Amino acid sequence: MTIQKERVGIIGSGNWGSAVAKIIGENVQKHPETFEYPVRQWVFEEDYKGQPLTKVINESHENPKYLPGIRLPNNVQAEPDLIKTCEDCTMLVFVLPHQFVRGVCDDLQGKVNPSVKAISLIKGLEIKPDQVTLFSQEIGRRLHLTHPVAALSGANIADEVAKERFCESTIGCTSAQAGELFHRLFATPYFRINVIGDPVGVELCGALKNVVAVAAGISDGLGYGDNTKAALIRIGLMEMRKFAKSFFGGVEDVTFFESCGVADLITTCAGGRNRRVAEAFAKTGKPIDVLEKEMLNGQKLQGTLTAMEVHQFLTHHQMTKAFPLFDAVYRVIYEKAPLDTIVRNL
Ligand SMILES: NC(=O)C1=CN([C@@H]2O[C@H](COP(=O)(O)OP(=O)(O)OC[C@H]3O[C@@H](n4cnc5c(N)ncnc54)[C@H](O)[C@@H]3O)[C@@H](O)[C@H]2O)C=CC1
Ligand SMILES: O=C(CO)COP(=O)(O)O
Repeated sequence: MTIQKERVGIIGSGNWGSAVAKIIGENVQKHPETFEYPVRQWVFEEDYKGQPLTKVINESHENPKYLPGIRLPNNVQAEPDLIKTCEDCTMLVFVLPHQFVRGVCDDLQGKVNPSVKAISLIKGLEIKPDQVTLFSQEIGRRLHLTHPVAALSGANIADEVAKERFCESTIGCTSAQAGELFHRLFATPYFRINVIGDPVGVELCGALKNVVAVAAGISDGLGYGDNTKAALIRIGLMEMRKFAKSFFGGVEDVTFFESCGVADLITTCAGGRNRRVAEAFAKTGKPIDVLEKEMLNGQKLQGTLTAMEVHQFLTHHQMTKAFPLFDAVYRVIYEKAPLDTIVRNL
């Protein structure tokens, strides 16, 4: 009897997408009994110094735009065609800035094998004013997948992970079998994974901590110091938990003690892009989109957009007052409220 090996596709190739491609490429080589050797990675094609980025990646085995200085394994193949990337895949890893997921799902409709095992590394939420959905659920629904989509999230600043500095991450997955397979795909001695049965909690933590990171950055920009930042982290954690409990069933308190919870809050409020750009916003008063372009070289912020989306949703449900930190971040970024609003109404 021949056992069918897993063919893995990665959708996304930014800063985290590239760091994760390194891990996946290496683990696929380490487990030839489980995975097929080539790993296709969809790259949103762009010009890099006069050449297509996919060509540069495939020739140099490096993504010099989004993860410079890190060698990608030879089996990772950059592919500009989204549909071709997913062709014949039995496992798909979604790792995109959340603002692009809708477009990608539109393009993939009817083109993905419904029995594919998928996992979302996206930190964001799909919000319509009256409704909040997880991207794992949205991907599963839009692509008619038969298995629930898992989630991976943790205290994982991409550049540090790519340099193999020890950290932890959390996979939320309701199937023990799929959890084992995803563990095999992602775990390394420097990227330690805990698989838990609360995918909803894992994903919510990853999305909402970005709003708290914006508050931390504003606080840094004002020079408020470490005590204030610790207070914002604690209050932010409580609002994340309240949001999860108010709008989703079954989220477990212990999830907030995993890497995806408190650990990610700490790292993101210390070293993340949302924090950094929010600090610059507080110091310069320049618009966020201008700072994003100036400071991130094509990488994308998630926290400011999530703050707006969460605000729309909370406004619809007349619950902004129950989330004073989330509300303050929205008002400072989008309504020109004074910067110290982030501590004034807590
Ligand atoms: N960078 C990090 O340290 C970490 C990021 N994450 C999360 O992973 C997700 C992906 O983040 P990154 O890989 O860092 O992305 P990124 O922030 O580096 O974003 C750039 C990516 O967006 C792509 N892009 C630009 N325009 C596009 C379009 N119209 N359609 C599709 N793609 C387009 C670019 O080609 C590039 O691959 C986000 O939700 C982020 O919060 C999670 C953990 C760590
Ligand atoms: O999610 C992250 C670390 O776990 C990265 O956060 P930023 O997007 O703010 O850099």
